[in-house]
Amino acid sequence: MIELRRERFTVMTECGEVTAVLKGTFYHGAATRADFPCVGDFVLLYYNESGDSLIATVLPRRSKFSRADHSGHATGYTKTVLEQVVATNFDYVFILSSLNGDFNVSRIMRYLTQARQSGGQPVIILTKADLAPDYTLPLSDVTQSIPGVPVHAICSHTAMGLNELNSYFMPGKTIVFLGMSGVGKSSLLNALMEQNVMKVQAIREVDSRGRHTTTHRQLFMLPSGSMVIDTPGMRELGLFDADEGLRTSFTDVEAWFPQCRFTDCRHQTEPGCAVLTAIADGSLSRERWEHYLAQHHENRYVQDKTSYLINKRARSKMLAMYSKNMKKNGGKKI
Ligand SMILES: Nc1nc2c(ncn2[C@@H]2O[C@H](COP(=O)(O)OP(=O)(O)OP(=O)(O)O)[C@@H](O)[C@H]2O)c(=O)[nH]1
Ligand SMILES: [Zn+2]
Repeated sequence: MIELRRERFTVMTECGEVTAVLKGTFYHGAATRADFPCVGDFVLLYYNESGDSLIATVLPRRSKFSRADHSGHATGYTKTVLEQVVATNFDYVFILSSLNGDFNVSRIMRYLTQARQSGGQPVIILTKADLAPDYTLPLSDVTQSIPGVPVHAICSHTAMGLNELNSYFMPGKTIVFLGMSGVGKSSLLNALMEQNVMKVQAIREVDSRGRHTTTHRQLFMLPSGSMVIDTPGMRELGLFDADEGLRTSFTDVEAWFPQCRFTDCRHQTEPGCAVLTAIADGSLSRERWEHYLAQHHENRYVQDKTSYLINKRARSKMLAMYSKNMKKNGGKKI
């Protein structure tokens, strides 16, 4: 699945790109929105030479990112929030972080948690190396704080460090980019595409289809045979931006926390809780505290929804079942 626009899907097949629609059972069955195909999904489809193909099944996912869809709901009302899957079946999660003045290791760590929960393999990319007086300092800072995760410093403008990334962009591998707005996701993608633009054009001339326009694509096929998923949903995944927003706008509330007797105080019934004392003596308004709790709850909920631990055994069992059925039916029946 390489693109999704409302109810129409674009699928890359052996016969090239085809447009497809969903089989009725998706709408009438017990399928939830999370079961609907998403960019990155592998699907079984009934190929139609002369019109829309029909998507019959979405194959089990080996990794995914989701976001909570609050559309139509008042904030704070979380019971019916829908899970919206924004990207699936990626191998690597590139956590992009800029080496400019905004550099922050704890933010990288929080993205790392998110990446690990997705089922993808995290790789830390420090962007805009040209803006750091000495990028080796933050680089070793990250390497020491986060052992066991590869870290690369790059500059998309000069292509510095891009060669180091070749081992990820192998045929069949899919990469997603995670990072705050402005960190350089588009610039990296452009740099990766530009390196090979000539090749893309040459291929297209052979089958005389003209130039491949990639401007509105959601899954980019790089000539190396690897893929980059860049959906609008991926960009909205800045959940930790929300987390940081919470921190900055409630500094007056959080200022009380270090004064609690216990460092793990939950500010509910604990003795020596500075928050409860502050509310009792009026230094902190109850309303303000409840506002903080409401927002905090919301954020926690969103993070839980994003959690997705992949049960690899269940997946390979299902795949084995599929291929067994395929063989039994002469490779035809779905
Ligand atoms: N100096 C320097 N600037 C860079 C580099 N990469 C990106 N930038 C600049 O950073 C700004 C943001 O880059 P984008 O690639 O648009 O960032 P993005 O992560 O795609 O941003 P969103 O689309 O908002 O998510 C642009 O002005 C880029 O020119 C780099 O390696 N060095
Ligand atoms: Zn407390």
